[in-house]
Amino acid sequence: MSLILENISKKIHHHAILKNASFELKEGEIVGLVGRNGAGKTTLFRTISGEMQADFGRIGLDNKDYMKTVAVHDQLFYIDMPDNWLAFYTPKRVKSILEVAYTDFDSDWYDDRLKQFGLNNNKRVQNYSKGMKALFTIIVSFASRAQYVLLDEPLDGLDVLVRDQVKQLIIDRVTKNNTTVLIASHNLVELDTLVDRILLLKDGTIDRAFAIENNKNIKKYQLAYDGDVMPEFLRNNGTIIAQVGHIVTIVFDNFDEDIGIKLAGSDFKFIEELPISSEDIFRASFANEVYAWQQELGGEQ
Ligand SMILES: Nc1ncnc2c1ncn2[C@@H]1O[C@H](COP(=O)(O)OP(=O)(O)OP(=O)(O)O)[C@@H](O)[C@H]1O
Repeated sequence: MSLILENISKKIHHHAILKNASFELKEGEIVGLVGRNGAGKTTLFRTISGEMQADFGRIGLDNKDYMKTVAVHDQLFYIDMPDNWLAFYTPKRVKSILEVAYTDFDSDWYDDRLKQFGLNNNKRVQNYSKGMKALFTIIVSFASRAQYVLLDEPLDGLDVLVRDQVKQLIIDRVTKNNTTVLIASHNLVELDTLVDRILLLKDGTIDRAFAIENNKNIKKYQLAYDGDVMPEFLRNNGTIIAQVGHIVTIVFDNFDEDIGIKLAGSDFKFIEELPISSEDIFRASFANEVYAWQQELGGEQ
């Protein structure tokens, strides 16, 4: 059982937003989707869900062509909040509509979660606060009992305590129902605590897929260099995350023996390896942009 995207391409107003985006989601996985603002994450979600039509490519859901097989449409859930028709209704009405479309809709679980999070069943969703809308989106998504749930910035607008409960709720649904969840988010720190792996959308395509624990060739160091000038090989091989005087925090995207030997040389007063995070990998994936800004800022001083 899997959701497979093959070479999904989409132009909007003649601009290529998605270019041969391909990946596979397996049963029971929680996967993050990250990318810069405007990279095309929401467009990808809209295209997967059929809200937008791909110009090219195929979406396979459990060996069936998702676009052409209406019978499997209740296996995937995505709502584009707040621009979604659901927002015009009360949760009570939403339930009565979705019970028809999603044959396994879990009404009891839905009612219990609305009560748990204090969401008014008789108030239109559009009149909820931003955080309440986000909560409602998560509750309705999992109540659908769809195998594949797509969540766009699900933790956006939630306070810390609610965020913890929501993360627990997502993990609970995946554990109990083996649901597959794809989460688009800019909050990489939160993603690191939730997902099995992360897909990076860059230049319209899935540029890389990574899991924090399987990244032997990505390393992060804090070091202090001797002498007045930063050794050139640092800039040439790594992304400088922070610099205070001669103390540098750097991520090497393709760490190898050569870099290791140079770091062990006498150019440095101290050197310490630090744990890597998705934010580090994200920055390293945009090393050129990071360097260009640093140059620009340096020029302004
Ligand atoms: N309906 C539309 N009409 C015109 N351009 C659009 C439309 N929808 C998306 N775009 C463009 O497609 C690109 C990708 O937008 P999208 O919302 O998918 O990015 P995103 O990765 O979700 O961004 P963000 O992280 O900022 O939410 C942007 O340049 C956006 O302006």
